Amino acid sequence: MILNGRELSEKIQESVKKEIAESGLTPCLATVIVGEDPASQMYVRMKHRACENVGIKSAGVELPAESTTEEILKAVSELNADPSVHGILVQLPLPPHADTEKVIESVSPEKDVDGFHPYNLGRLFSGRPDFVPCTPGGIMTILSEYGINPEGKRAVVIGRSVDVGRPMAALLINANATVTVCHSRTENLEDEIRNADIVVSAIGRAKFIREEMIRDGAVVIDVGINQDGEGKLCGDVDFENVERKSSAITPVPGGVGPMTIATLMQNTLKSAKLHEGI
Ligand SMILES: Nc1nc(=O)c2c([nH]1)NC[C@@H]1CN(c3ccc(C(=O)N[C@@H](CCC(=O)O)C(=O)O)cc3)C=[N+]21
Repeated sequence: MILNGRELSEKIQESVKKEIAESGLTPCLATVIVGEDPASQMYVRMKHRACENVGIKSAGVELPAESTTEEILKAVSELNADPSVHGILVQLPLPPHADTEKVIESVSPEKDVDGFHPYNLGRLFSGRPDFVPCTPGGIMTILSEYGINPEGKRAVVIGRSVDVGRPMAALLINANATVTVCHSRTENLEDEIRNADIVVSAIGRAKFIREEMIRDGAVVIDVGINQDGEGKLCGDVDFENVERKSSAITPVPGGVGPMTIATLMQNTLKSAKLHEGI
């Protein structure tokens, strides 16, 4: 079974749109982008487009690549103080000279629709999440929508980043899975993957996951954003071959990516409701 993230994202955006129209709220998402990386610019454009589609106002702050950490902090603090802004998203990665942790920690936790602030990560880790990071949150939604319950299952998460691997592991623990987190120093990675009922791959290497690495009937979630030999967008998974052996699999494109955007819309609506006391 192919898990259609594009279709589900559209469905979720429709329901967010309906809820916004009925509530009379005007949620507002502010994005901050530093520099002119074309991939980052494309992602931010996609987020603004989704906002427009569901009835969320969006504001974009664009700072030059050479901005200092202090200048980025100042932009965030103005958005923190602006009562018309409900959600703040600082597009990552920041240029290497900027202090990313400091910037993330400066976003007001009540506006942190990315869920990257240590307060929100702590809430998630304690099993009482407020804002859940959008990519792992979107993955949990796709599992639940397709009736895949992680309870009691062996889940292997490959990658330990703060935006994907770590919150993914926390969400799967909260859903009563037995979770293993693998990374670049893992010994016998293939043995770990072969044991998994659910594999979430955020490695960043094209077609790394091959059919002989996964068990029959595994659920395979591909978070990878890579280019194949011909420069075409592809995931971490050798899709054609792994699909045959899996019971469910997300494609790239059309899988996890659109779910990230759908979850951002849900988080922004949630933030607007919190601010307006609804
Ligand atoms: N503060 C922050 N928050 C993020 O959520 C964040 C970020 N920084 N930095 C970069 C990553 C990446 N990300 C994606 C969102 C949508 C797609 C997506 O919709 N992809 C389409 C394909 C788009 C294409 O054609 O390239 C798909 O998979 O079908 C992918 C990747 C959000 N990120």
